[in-house]
Amino acid sequence: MGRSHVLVLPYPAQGHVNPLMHFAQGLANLGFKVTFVNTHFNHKRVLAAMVGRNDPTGSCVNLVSIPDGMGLEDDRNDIGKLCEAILIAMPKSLEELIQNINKTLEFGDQPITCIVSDACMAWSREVANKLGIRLAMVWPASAAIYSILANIPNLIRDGYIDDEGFSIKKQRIQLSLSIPSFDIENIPWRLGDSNSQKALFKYLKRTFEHSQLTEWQMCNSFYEIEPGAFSLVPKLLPVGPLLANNDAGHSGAQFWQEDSSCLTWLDQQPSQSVIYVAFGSLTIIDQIQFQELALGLQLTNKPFLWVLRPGNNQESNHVRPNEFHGSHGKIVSWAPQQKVLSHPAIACFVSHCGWNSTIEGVSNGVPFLCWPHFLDQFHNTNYICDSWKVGLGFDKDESGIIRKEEFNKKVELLLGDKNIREKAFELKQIARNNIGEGGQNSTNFSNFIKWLEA
Ligand SMILES: O=c1ccn([C@@H]2O[C@H](COP(=O)(O)OP(=O)(O)O[C@H]3O[C@H](CO)[C@@H](O)[C@H](O)[C@H]3O)[C@@H](O)[C@H]2O)c(=O)[nH]1
Repeated sequence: MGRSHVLVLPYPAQGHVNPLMHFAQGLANLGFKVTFVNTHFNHKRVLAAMVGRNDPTGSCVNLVSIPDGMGLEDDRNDIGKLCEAILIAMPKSLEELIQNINKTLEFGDQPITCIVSDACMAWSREVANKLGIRLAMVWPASAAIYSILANIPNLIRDGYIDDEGFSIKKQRIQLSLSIPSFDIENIPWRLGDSNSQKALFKYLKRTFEHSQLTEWQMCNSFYEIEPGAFSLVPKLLPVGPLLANNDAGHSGAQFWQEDSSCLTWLDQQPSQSVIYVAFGSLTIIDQIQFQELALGLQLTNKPFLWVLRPGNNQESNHVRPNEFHGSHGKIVSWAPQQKVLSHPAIACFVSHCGWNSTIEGVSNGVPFLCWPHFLDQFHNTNYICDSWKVGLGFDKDESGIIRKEEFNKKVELLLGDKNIREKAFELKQIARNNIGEGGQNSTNFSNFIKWLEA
């Protein structure tokens, strides 16, 4: 008889589907049967992005989907609306999915006996309880953010935020001396739109109450980069960095087709020469900022690789400056980011500092230029620039724009800074020590496997 059957449930966003898929692949590699549940909307995108690629994911992980409760035309980048829809539609669909799978087993199949849920989908605890199956959580962002969310009741009690999650007065919060303080304006549920922010806060508050009651709470991080945060939430166990772990190095869950031509292009660039620019899956920058960034890249006179997502992203909406054409760079709509970051031609990473990008950059020893937009990205920037000292931030002008001269100046400063490069290299070694046998993280993962099999 094979090992047991686990269902993995990510929150429906790229920055969640990726690490949960890496976790799922880790289980599948050990012989567990794994069913991975995307929303219908994302499932279609993942399958479309896999067409024509030799991606082994589908053969080792069973990819299935349930509805997310949004209409076909609804804007899934409206995080508040998406969270509201998820809570209405997904618990029932998840319950039915598990019941159906467990009812229609073929000879030799194992029933689903455990849900590994994204902590942002911790409402799944009610489903697990109802069906009498076990539950474990994976938190795909930093332990520091988890500790902030765990402290929501205290932040309300002490008058930092109101009970809808909005800051009451302008101030900095220091949860512990060992993690960076943060500006209350940059709380991790910060979004541009206040209705969405309110809905996200309500959603996170509710799901976190469930998450903290779960026996297994794991995190895509490692102890050495945030010891202070882990001491604030002792039940949270580091199992990161969660990186693509199949032989082909595929991420296995991409929403857009990777353009691998950039790897051949990188092969032709000198060592540590290329500026890599990518802002994850959600960020949109406006036309003025877009132009300044394009001109800033040109001003550096260095080769660059820039990810401009299709659809609602910069590429379709914005005009590139005329003189930009024929420049010394390459633009792709989606890159195989983990492979790009491990390429010797990369000199630095201009990043929005989503947690996956942060962990991937750190694990590859790449220095950062930090360009945070919302959510946890400001906190991650504090880690990168102030705690780990592996990157620099940008200064905005009085109209809130990062100008081309500032961009060029920071590229020069970063690339000329030997200390930052050395620190980035040290951090890479520490990250790598946490991959595979021997590290604390593999012990945590092994203990989790024992629990799964008990
Ligand atoms: O061209 C690209 C660009 C990105 N990626 C991958 O896409 C993921 C992006 O994740 P992340 O860097 O975390 O950014 P977001 O997609 O913006 O993630 C959301 O979710 C994260 C986890 O909760 C948060 O930390 C972020 O702030 C939030 O925006 C990473 O695994 C990247 O490797 C690619 O493969 N190719």
